[in-house]
Amino acid sequence: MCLSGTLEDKLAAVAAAGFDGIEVFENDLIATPWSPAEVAARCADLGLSIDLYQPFRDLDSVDEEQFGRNLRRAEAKLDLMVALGADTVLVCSSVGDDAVADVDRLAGQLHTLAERAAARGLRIAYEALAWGRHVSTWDRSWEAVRRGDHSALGLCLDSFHVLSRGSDPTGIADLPGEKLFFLQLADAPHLNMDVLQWSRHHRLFPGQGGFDLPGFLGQVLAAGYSGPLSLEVFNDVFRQTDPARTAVDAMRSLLALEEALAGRDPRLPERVRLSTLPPAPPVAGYAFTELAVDGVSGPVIATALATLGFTHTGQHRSKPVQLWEQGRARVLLNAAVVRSDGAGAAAISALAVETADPVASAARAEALLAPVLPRSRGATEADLAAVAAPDGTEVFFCRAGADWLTDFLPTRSRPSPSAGLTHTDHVALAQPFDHFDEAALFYRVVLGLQPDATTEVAAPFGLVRHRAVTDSDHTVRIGLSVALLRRGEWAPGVPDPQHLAFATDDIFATARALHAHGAPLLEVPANYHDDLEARLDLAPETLAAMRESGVLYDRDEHGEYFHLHTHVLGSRVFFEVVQRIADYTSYGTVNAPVRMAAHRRLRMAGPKR
Ligand SMILES: O=C(O)c1ccc(O)c(O)c1
Ligand SMILES: [Mg+2]
Repeated sequence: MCLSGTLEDKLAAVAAAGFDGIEVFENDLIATPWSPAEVAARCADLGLSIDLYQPFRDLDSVDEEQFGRNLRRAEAKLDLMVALGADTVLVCSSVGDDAVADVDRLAGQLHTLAERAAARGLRIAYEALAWGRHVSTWDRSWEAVRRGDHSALGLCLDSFHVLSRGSDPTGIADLPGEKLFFLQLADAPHLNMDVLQWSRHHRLFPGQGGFDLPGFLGQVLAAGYSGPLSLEVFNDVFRQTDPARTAVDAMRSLLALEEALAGRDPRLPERVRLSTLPPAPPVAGYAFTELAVDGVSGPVIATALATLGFTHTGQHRSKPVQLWEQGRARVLLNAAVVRSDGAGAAAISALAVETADPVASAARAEALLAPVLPRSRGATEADLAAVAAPDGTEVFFCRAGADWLTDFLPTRSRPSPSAGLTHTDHVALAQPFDHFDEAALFYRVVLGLQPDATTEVAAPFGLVRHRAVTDSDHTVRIGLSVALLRRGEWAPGVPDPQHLAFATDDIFATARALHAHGAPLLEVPANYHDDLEARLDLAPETLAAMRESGVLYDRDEHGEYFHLHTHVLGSRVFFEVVQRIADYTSYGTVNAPVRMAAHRRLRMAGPKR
C-alpha cells in the first residue's frame, strides 16, 4: 500500500531497498498476470517472504446465512494463500450494518474461520480498524481474539488505529506475545478530521508525523512480539511517487525507528536485536555553504557578498570555485555545478557541517541509504565525504580545523570592511511538496538532529509550512519550507526562495554598515512596524532603529530575534542577517509573508528576464 505502480514495480523497489518481506494487498494480486505460484516464485527470487495477505473485510455477520457466504469467500482466499506461500491473513473489523456487536458471538465466528485456516496450516490476524462498526480499539479486538480461543487466531496491531484514537498503548505490553501475529506501523501528522479519511490519505512513515512510534513499538516488543515490522502507509503522494524512492525513504524510517527505540529503552528484551546504525558524531557548525552560480549570477552574488562584508579570500586550485569569508562564515561560489535552474540562476548547492568524525558521519549517512557522491579532486586536495540529500543539496562532512581550506590559494583581494557577521546561523531550503517529509527525516536522522515544531503561515502565494531541524547546541540549523499547494501559472514556481542566514552580535551596527556599503536590502513597509508598536511594548528607540534599517522582529518565551533580508539574487536565493537574543529558538517565520510581499514587489519593479 505504501508504493506506487503494479505488483511487479513494487517487488523490485522493496527488494532493492533491502526489505525482507512484504504484505500482498488483494487488489495488487487481482491485477497481476502472474499466478499466485508465480508471485511466490518471483518473491523467492528477490529474497522476499510474503508475510501477510490482506485484507479480508466484513467477515462476521448477525445474518448466519451471510456469514456462511463470507466463510466460503474466505476459504477461497485461504486456498489462494497456500499457493502464494503466505501463512497469515489479515481480517479487519467489520464496518457493515450487519456486523456482530456481541463479543462472544463475534469470537465464535472468528473461531470458525480459525479452524478453516488451521486445517491449511494458516493463521488469522484480527485487526481493529479505528472506524470499525463495533470493534474499533485494540483492547476490544483483543477481547474477541481472547474469547475466540484458537491457536490459529491472533491479533494484528496497527499503530495508526491505536494512536489516532488517542488510545493508551500501555496495556499492550501485558498481552501474551504469542497472540500478537502481526505488527503494522504508520505515523501521521496530528489532524482534526474524520479518522477514515485521515488514515487513507495522510499516513506517513515512522518519524515523519506526530505519533510516538518508538513508545508504541516498545510496548509491542515488551509483550514478546517477534514478527516483522511492517509499514502500512496510505498516502496520496507515495501512491504517485517512484516506488524505488519511496522504498528507500521507508527503510530509512525503520532504521531511525530502531535507533530511537534503542536510545529510549535500553532494557529491551535480549531477543530484540535492533539496528546498529553508527551513532551520529556531534556536529559543530557549518564549515561552509556553497552556491551554484553561472556567468550572470556569479558576479551579482559576489558583489552582494562584498557589500555584506565578505572578502574573496581564496580561489580553488583546480575548480572554478571562489571562497568568501567573514568571521567564521564561509561561502563558496561554484561555477562548475550544472543545475537545471535556468540561465542567470543561483542556488544553494551544498552545505558542509563540521563533525567530530567525518568518516563516521559519512558511514552513518551511507547506512541510512544516503547516496554517496563521487569525489573528484586533485592529488593534494582534501578528501571530503559527501552525500546527496533528497532535494539534491550536497551534504559534506568536514573535520574541525578546516584542512579543506588548503585547497584554496589565497587571493590578493582587498579585504571588504567587515559588517560584523560572525557565522552562519542557518540554511533555509525550499522543498517540493512531494518530498518535504522525506527531506525532514533525512536531514534530521542523517545528521543526528532534532526537529522543531512545524508552523504554517499565510503568505502572498499560499500557505507555507516550515519545519526546522537542529542539534542540541544549535550550531547547525536547517530550515525547510514548502508551499502546501502549487497550482496554475500565477504564483512563482518556488514561492519561498532559499536563503543563507548569517549571525551578528549587533544587528543595528551591522545594518548601518550594510547601508553604507550599498547592500541590496529589502525595504519594510511602515505598516509592519506600526503593527509591532501596537502589539508589543518595544522601547521607542529600538523601534525607531528597526524602522530606519528595515529590521524585522519576533520573540518567544526564550528570547528575541532581529533580522533583515537582501533582495532575491540570481532569481532563487537571498541572504538574511539575524541577531538572536538569549535563547530564541525559532526563525522569525511569522514575518515571512512581509518579506515575501516585499520580494514580490521588487520582482514586479525589476527588469524582466
Ligand atoms: O483502510 C483500510 O481499509 C485498511 C485496510 C487494512 C488495514 O490494515 C488498515 O489499517 C486499513
Ligand atoms: Mg492496518
